[in-house]
Amino acid sequence: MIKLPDTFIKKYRQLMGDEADDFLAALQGDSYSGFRINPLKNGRPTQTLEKAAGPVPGVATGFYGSVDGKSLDHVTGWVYSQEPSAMQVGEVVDPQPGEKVLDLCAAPGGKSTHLIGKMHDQGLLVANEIFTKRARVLASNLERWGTANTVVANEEPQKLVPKFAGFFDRILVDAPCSGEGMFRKDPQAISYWNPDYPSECANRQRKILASAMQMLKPGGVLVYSTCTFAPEEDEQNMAWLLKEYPDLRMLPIPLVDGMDHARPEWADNNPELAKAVRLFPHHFKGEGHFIAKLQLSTAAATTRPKRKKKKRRGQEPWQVSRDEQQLFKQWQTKNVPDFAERRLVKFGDQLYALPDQMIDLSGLDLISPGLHLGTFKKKRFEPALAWALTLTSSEVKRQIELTPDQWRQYVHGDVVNVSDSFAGNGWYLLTCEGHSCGWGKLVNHTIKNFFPKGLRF
Ligand SMILES: C[S@@+](CC[C@H](N)C(=O)[O-])C[C@H]1O[C@@H](n2cnc3c(N)ncnc32)[C@H](O)[C@@H]1O
Repeated sequence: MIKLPDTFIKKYRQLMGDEADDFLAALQGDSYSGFRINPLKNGRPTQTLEKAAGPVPGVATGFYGSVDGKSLDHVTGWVYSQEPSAMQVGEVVDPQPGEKVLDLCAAPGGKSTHLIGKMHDQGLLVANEIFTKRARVLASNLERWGTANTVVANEEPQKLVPKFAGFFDRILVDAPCSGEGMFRKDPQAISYWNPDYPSECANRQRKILASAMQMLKPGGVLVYSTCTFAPEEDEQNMAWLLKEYPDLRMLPIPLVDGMDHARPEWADNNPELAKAVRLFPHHFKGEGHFIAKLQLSTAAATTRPKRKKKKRRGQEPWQVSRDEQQLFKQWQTKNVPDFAERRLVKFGDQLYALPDQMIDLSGLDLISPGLHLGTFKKKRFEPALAWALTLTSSEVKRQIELTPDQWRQYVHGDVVNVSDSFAGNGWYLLTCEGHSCGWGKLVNHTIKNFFPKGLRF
């Protein structure tokens, strides 16, 4: 059983009154894990879903249960492991296909994967993370999820503002917080906690919110969430936000089984605050969250984006040369014939397709500007895993279905032997149980392995 700090217990005894015993007992009980299935992917349901312990209320794609990190389901991005109360956030954001959405504090990607799934991968998702290492994990989780219309940025929130002033239809601020809702899942979180920590976090959250507000378009929706119970970071920050930005109003969030209204009396008694919701572990089978949804008035004045600098003459660093374009086109026509035309850009020797809703990305620190298509290698083009993970077998000319044993050889990095002759030598999309898993190059009866070395296990 975890040991909660005495000052924490005292604080919540005062705040929760009659409910305190149940709340504190739940915090010292077992944690719940869950996963979401990926609406962007085909493939047959496999073991993860068979072992699920029932649906998560309010989340059509959410289930209780755990994910094996070495399973086909995980490695092909068919499922994403996410604790059940965190899943409610994507549902509250409720982004629509075609919208421009920002996930400002996005790593490791639980909410981003949820958002782009709900958008049917149409529109634009900018998933941003301030810390580079975490931003790389975010990019790799999104790559597995199989999205073409996501940009992964690695910026401080304020640095995004000149590029995206008044731009987004929806913004999620899933703020760095004191993490009280993580105590029972990750007892180490307790060691960071002290009575002043929530106020310190609240100050940082206000700065992030101020940046977010500059990027929201009139009529746009802002969702703010934390995985902490601290009123300083939850109701009190929302009370601050409403005072600071009179053009913002709270939107009601329909209560899902086990959700509570937020507590205006823990802030300035503004009854509007009750429209936000709380997930307490003694009421909802999850770790705990606070979620608020707000809308900016359509009449609100917004900051204008800074004027673009004049274009430099000559070749842009991201430009794809004519020869490279031809090389790619040849490969694509032969292997993925119906690939829709998109603007192509190059990062070093890596080829990317920009999202449908093109934006000017110059000057931003990016981990990924869109869909990673592949690599130029001397006089040839080699397709990337990321691209394979967005495709279904009906979109490629040639496909080989691997047995589960062959798939294990493939992810281990081995050459896979096949007995059938298939449609001749060349590139094939490899699938297993109908899940796209990567590329292979057939040479006679063996599949040369192109599963990235860093991901093999
Ligand atoms: C609660 S986590 C986000 C979890 C993520 N949304 C998900 O669902 O997987 C908060 C994130 O904010 C990042 N962060 C920390 N300090 C920040 C700051 N000053 N501005 C923006 N993000 C920050 C953290 O690195 C962390 O990845």
